[in-house]
Amino acid sequence: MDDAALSLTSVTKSFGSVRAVDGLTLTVPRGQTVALLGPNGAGKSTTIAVLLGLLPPDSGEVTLFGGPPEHAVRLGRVGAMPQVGGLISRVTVRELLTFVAGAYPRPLPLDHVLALARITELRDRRVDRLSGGQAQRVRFAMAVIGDPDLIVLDEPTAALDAGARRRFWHGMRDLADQGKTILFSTHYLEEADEHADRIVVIDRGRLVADGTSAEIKRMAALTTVRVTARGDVAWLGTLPGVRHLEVQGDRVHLHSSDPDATVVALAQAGAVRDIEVTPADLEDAFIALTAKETV
Ligand SMILES: Nc1ncnc2c1ncn2[C@@H]1O[C@H](COP(=O)(O)OP(=O)(O)OP(=O)(O)O)[C@@H](O)[C@H]1O
Repeated sequence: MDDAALSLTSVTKSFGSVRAVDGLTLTVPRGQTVALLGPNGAGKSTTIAVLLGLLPPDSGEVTLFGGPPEHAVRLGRVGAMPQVGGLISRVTVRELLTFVAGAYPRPLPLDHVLALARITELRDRRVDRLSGGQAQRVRFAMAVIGDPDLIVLDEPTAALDAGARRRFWHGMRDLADQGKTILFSTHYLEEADEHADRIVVIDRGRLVADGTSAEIKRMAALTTVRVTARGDVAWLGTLPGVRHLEVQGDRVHLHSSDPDATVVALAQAGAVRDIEVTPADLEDAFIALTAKETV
């Protein structure tokens, strides 16, 4: 019907007085890899549960491939990896994956999925004897064994060490290259920076930024301008573009949304030395975006 793999329109979901998702609208075209970023409690897991049809929204509309989520799930077009749980104990990895594969119309061969998730050597291990990182890889295998068009991963690398994380993203790149749509939540900003085509930042259930990594950095635009200044430096905080400042000895760090204007104003003031400009990174942008309403 349309090219969207998933679409949320004005979705709201509350738990008692907590509004976990607050009027969220988001469309992801097919083939895109999207990172969902947000601080703890921002509403990422709830958003994922709503879009998978696991939780009904209080209001708003959710569609996957143009239809209700349940429909896409029933057709085997969606694979999901929850943050925790999802593993039946007392069975082996092979038994579990064979069981899950049976729920899909066209599952991938077991050996292929074991290799993709790098759990071939664990195939005869009981699921309740796995380490946290191994269980995480088995959950990933469960998400992809049905060869779904849309893969939704809630903090997929949370329990993985650095090497396992790198291998995980290598496998994900193959899936993205095959045209799969991927939505993942993460707290690792460098993963979003490196592996997502698009980053969606949510805070308190609301969308606060949506764009490429470069766009988000520009949007939050907290370039740091450092200068040497002595005495009363409060006036520096009133210069064009300056959002806030930190004083470290005789160095003043000006966090600016318009570094050009800040630097020109500094030059005109003529009372400062050793100007140094450092572009914002994604972490700066993330902190600025998600801290904005509390300052
Ligand atoms: N089942 C529930 N009952 C009550 N409150 C809930 C429930 N699930 C989530 N919440 C609340 O909704 C808000 C959003 O939670 P959610 O788990 O979606 O955030 P998150 O962005 O995934 O957080 P984290 O990064 O910590 O995993 C939080 O305030 C949380 O306490």
